[in-house]
Amino acid sequence: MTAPPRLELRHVSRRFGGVNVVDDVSLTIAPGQVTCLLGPSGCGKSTTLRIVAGVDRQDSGEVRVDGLLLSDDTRHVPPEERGIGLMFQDFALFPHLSVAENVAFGLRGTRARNAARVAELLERVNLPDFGSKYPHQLSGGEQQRVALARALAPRPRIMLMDEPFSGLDERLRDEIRDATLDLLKEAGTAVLLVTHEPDEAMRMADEIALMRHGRIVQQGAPYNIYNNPVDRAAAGFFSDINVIRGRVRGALTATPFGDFLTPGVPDGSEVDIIIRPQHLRIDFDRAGRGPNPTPQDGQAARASVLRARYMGRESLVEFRMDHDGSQLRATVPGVFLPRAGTALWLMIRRDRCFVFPVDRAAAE
Ligand SMILES: Nc1ncnc2c1ncn2[C@@H]1O[C@H](COP(=O)(O)OP(=O)(O)OP(=O)(O)O)[C@@H](O)[C@H]1O
Repeated sequence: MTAPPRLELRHVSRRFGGVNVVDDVSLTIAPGQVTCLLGPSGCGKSTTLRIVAGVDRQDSGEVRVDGLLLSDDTRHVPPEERGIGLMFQDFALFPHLSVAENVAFGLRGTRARNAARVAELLERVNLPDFGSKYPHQLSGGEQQRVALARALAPRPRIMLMDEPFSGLDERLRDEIRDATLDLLKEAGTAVLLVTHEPDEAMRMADEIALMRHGRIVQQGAPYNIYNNPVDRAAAGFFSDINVIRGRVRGALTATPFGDFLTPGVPDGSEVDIIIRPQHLRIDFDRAGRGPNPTPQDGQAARASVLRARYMGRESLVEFRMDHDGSQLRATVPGVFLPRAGTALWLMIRRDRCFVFPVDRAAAE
């Protein structure tokens, strides 16, 4: 028999004022796995986390750890008996305790054993000589690392993290994020991390659960979620997108780039063909002619540059399509700043396009 997942949520729902803030959420996390709940503000991420921590109660559904029931609509193991580590943005260290005392706070062993564990963890978060300092003597990043050491000290089987790095500047954030991930993986801790930043989820997660209006709308490895989004909103959550809208005629949709095969969509209905700006290719105008069509890119389309902006690592070029006046954006690595009005040719990587029927109800 295979071992049960470390953490399992089964059909968990929570209502506030008649609204399903968490709506039938199910997920499993294996030891050493990091799952990110990702979604816009108010979609129910923190409420899900609070239910797992035991500081809130679901109206229905189950939370299990290693197969054992922690809570359902009648049973509720209190938070302090769940063996779950917490690391939240407002991680507040105890100001009257030294760094070492903060880290030792949740430990139950002998004094000598605890001291060894505290020393080991402070070493791991790169603060070996900080044990006797007090929180007010530390920078924000140092405090955060102490909080991490404190959360990890009792070797929790599960760690819940709610936007844990959002108070830090970017460079420090990357550093602490990587150190945290190493430590959690090493300890085999199952992690449920809440974030509204796609970059953070892509960087941290083994699996992303994309949430909207209390529901998980898509779940999978970052690569799959990014490259195979379930709908237009899921595609747009991860990057800027271009949307080419067309109407289906005989399983084909006409675009500035020629006809697209759009099978399975009823004749006469509208579709959105979505392409990320980095998957547009640019070619030069050869006296009014563009590059030859290729099986991968299809037909090229002529466009004029509206504006081009240097973004550091890449340049963003906005175009107006000759075909129908629609506007598209392309990003190209490095410096490429054509003047407004320049005629260029665009091609789209057809294998990188996503086609979705237009959902009028969702669009309004
Ligand atoms: N105790 C509560 N009473 C009433 N409504 C609540 C309560 N807690 C949360 N909500 C509502 O539930 C919804 C989801 O809140 P939640 O904090 O889970 O969202 P979130 O996805 O974590 O958002 P954010 O990223 O902004 O923290 C929100 O509309 C919020 O106002």
